[in-house]
Amino acid sequence: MEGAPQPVRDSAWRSGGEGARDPGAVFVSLPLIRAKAEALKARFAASGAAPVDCAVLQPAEILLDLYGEDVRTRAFVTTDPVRGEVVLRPDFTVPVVQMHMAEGAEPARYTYAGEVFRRQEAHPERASEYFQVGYEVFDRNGAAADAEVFALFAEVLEPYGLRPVTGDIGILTAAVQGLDTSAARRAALMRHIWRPRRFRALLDRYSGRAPMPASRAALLAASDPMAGAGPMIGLRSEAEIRQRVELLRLDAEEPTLSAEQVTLIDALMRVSEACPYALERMRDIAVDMPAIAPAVEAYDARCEALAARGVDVARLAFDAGYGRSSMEYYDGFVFGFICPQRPDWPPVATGGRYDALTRQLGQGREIPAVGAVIRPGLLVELDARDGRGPEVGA
Ligand SMILES: N[C@@H](Cc1c[nH]c[nH+]1)C(=O)O
Repeated sequence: MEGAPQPVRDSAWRSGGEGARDPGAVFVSLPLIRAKAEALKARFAASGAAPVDCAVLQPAEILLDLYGEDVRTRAFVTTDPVRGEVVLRPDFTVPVVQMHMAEGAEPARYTYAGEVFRRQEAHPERASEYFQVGYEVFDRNGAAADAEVFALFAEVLEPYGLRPVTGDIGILTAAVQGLDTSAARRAALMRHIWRPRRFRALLDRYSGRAPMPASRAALLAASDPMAGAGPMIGLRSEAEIRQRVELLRLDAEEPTLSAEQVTLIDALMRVSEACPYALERMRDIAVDMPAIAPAVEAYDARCEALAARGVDVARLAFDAGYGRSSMEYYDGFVFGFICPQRPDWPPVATGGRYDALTRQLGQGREIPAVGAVIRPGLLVELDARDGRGPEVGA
């Protein structure tokens, strides 16, 4: 067909596996991916975003902690003789926040395009180096900004037949903060929101559904936990170890979390339906769990803002568990666009709200912020599959 786009030949630079695994391979689709990335960036700039860029090598020490365990353990870290530990940027959001907090006027919108780097031990078939095009909004009107980002991505991605899914980390954290238990237990659950299985195990233990592990029970039963422990070979001093055992002892004396609270939090985690029904379910749960009520009302305001932007909220999926295995800086709205025909792919686009991150990097200042990225490499594959040209949604 004349003028039809060239199909992307099977190459090392492929989506899902956009990264080069075979060092001798030619990156046939790389120019297409770059062109797609630039077109998307131009589209975001036309929506009012200022184009920005950031260095590939970022300081590791302050930045890595902000991503959380998953990305931290997957980052490529290396050493610069002058700057110390540096990391190949695992994303743009953290450096963009840093830049904005240092010099940006508000409100502000930014766009960028470039490669990010993440090791893929668990998914060797996925790319460890791939392109992202992003859009970030720093604006005090939270619900409107959430809706703006989602609606823009929905519009740009419309030709691809992707399935959007939304979630809300703010509702989950409000539920944990509202639990009637010790601050230490709430903090442990907050840390493990990002690791659903460990979160589940903690809940089971705190509620007495699962027994204390035998090794811990034996440790706490001993009159002197250090007796017969052998020589000190680890990094922790004896005093530190004793302090930790004392904390475990205090924790063991905590009353169990009531079955009612566990049932409520379980019900909340299982909410997975179209937005209006999810709202009804969560309002019901909020009657017995008033701590989540403000977050649920914020969710409602966001649904209204989305509808005002023309999003078909009645059919938009909400899954309370969505986003629990992504960036740990998310603390509110989260969303992704998934390719239904490619369950083996990561989401084609992902994003979310990260208000607390601006506080952490703001040196006394903070501003609500939300943003998202698209993977142009995956769009190039879908263009080839569908025989579509490289142009970007209107
Ligand atoms: N930086 C995130 C995507 C994002 C942009 N803005 C907000 N979230 C990622 O790489 O997954």
